[in-house]
Amino acid sequence: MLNDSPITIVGGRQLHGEIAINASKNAALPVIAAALLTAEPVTLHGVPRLSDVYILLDVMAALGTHHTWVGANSLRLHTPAVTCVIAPDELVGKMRATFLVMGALLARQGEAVVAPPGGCTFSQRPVDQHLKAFRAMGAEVRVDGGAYHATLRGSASGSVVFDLLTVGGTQNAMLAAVLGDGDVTIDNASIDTDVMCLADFLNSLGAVIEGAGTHTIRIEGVPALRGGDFRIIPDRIEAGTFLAIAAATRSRLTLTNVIPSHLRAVTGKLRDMGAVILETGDVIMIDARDELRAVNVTTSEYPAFPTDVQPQFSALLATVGGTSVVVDRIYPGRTTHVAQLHRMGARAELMGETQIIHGGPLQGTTVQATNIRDGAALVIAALAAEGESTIEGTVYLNRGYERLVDRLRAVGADIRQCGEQAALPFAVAME
Ligand SMILES: CC(=O)N[C@H]1[C@@H](OP(=O)(O)OP(=O)(O)OC[C@H]2O[C@@H](n3ccc(=O)[nH]c3=O)[C@H](O)[C@@H]2O)O[C@H](CO)[C@@H](O)[C@@H]1O
Ligand SMILES: C=C(OP(=O)(O)O)C(=O)O
Repeated sequence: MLNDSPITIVGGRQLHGEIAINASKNAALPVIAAALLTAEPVTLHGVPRLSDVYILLDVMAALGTHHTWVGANSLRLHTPAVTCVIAPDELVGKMRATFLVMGALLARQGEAVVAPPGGCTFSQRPVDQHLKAFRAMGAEVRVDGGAYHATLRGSASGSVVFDLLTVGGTQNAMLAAVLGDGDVTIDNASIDTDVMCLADFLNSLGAVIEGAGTHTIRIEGVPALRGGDFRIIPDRIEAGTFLAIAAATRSRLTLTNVIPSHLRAVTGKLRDMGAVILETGDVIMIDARDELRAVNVTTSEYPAFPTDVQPQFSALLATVGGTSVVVDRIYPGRTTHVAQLHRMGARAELMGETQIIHGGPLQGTTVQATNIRDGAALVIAALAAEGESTIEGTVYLNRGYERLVDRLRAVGADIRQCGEQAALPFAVAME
């Protein structure tokens, strides 16, 4: 369905024009999982056509959710009854966000069996905080046959205090807490945009969640959620990737369908580098045609610089004269792109897990993506490099970037893919 063939790019071309940013993958996935909570149909607008979305839909189909695409990016979900509380291991093992069905199943059925999730493996990614939250609100959790078995008698209630800021942990706790007649307080909650999006969705169905976007979230259980319509927020990570593309190719690009306040850490860093950024409403214009300066980047939890844009910025900084230091405090081991950038002539070293990047010209060659954002970093490096590059492992790009080849070509990139992007299925009825 999605084209996994290698992508070939002839670099060194300046780009120009407008790119419409898609809705956020990482905001859409928890909202899709949340559809397990209600027996009424929900229609989501702006759902990106990505492999992660398809995998989560497969997991939910096994649990009782019917889905229908009712437009290019509109998805109707209906879970009249949960028919199974065991998430299929082989699908859960494919990506991280599948673990979010655990909170929703616990809330709706009082029982869930979910294996440890898969996903990008650039660092240890435990789920201890998710399990701690379920236990703090009254669930029993045990490990059996390689999967977590959780049961909740009565309603979720109690106080959850996370040891660290976790986006998925906060979302899973919210999902587990919304139904019933108990109250749950979550302290040291993530204030990530994707947590706020999930709270907005749940509240639109009748949940009572206060404080999302602050470090204390209070949830008052309700007997049931209704159905409804909801639009997913724009993807700040996709926008950050296109901003890095504009800067690496020393181009002027206009991004539409963005929320500029979600991107302040990224646009601030680009301004520090010397790029001109103009923001009006839901539009960001970047002009990076003048000389850029090296900067240091340290990732941290939202609203700080996002880990999911770190590899892309490392690729950008590899094209900028001077020395930049890049540290990822969320996933210190998220450095798989460095060896591939080396193959393109980048003078980037790892001192422990700190990237020291001495920017300069890059040369095209064949490189291999091993995860979603190192793939994006390699596209950026290839667009900036002299000559032709081939990027293998595009299966990872299909996790996070819808119609990337077409959209880059539309702004002047010399980019092609064997077989090109297959036409997307439209209105595939599953109900
Ligand atoms: C599908 C999705 O939305 N994925 C995003 C989500 O992942 P995800 O929700 O998995 O990331 P978390 O915010 O939970 O992880 C933050 C940090 O906490 C640690 N941790 C997390 C949970 C836990 O139980 N124990 C624990 O130690 C993680 O290893 C990591 O170092 O947020 C990350 C951080 O912005 C992003 O990189 C991912 O793209
Ligand atoms: C790491 C990412 O996703 P996941 O958490 O699903 O692995 C990402 O979107 O960059």
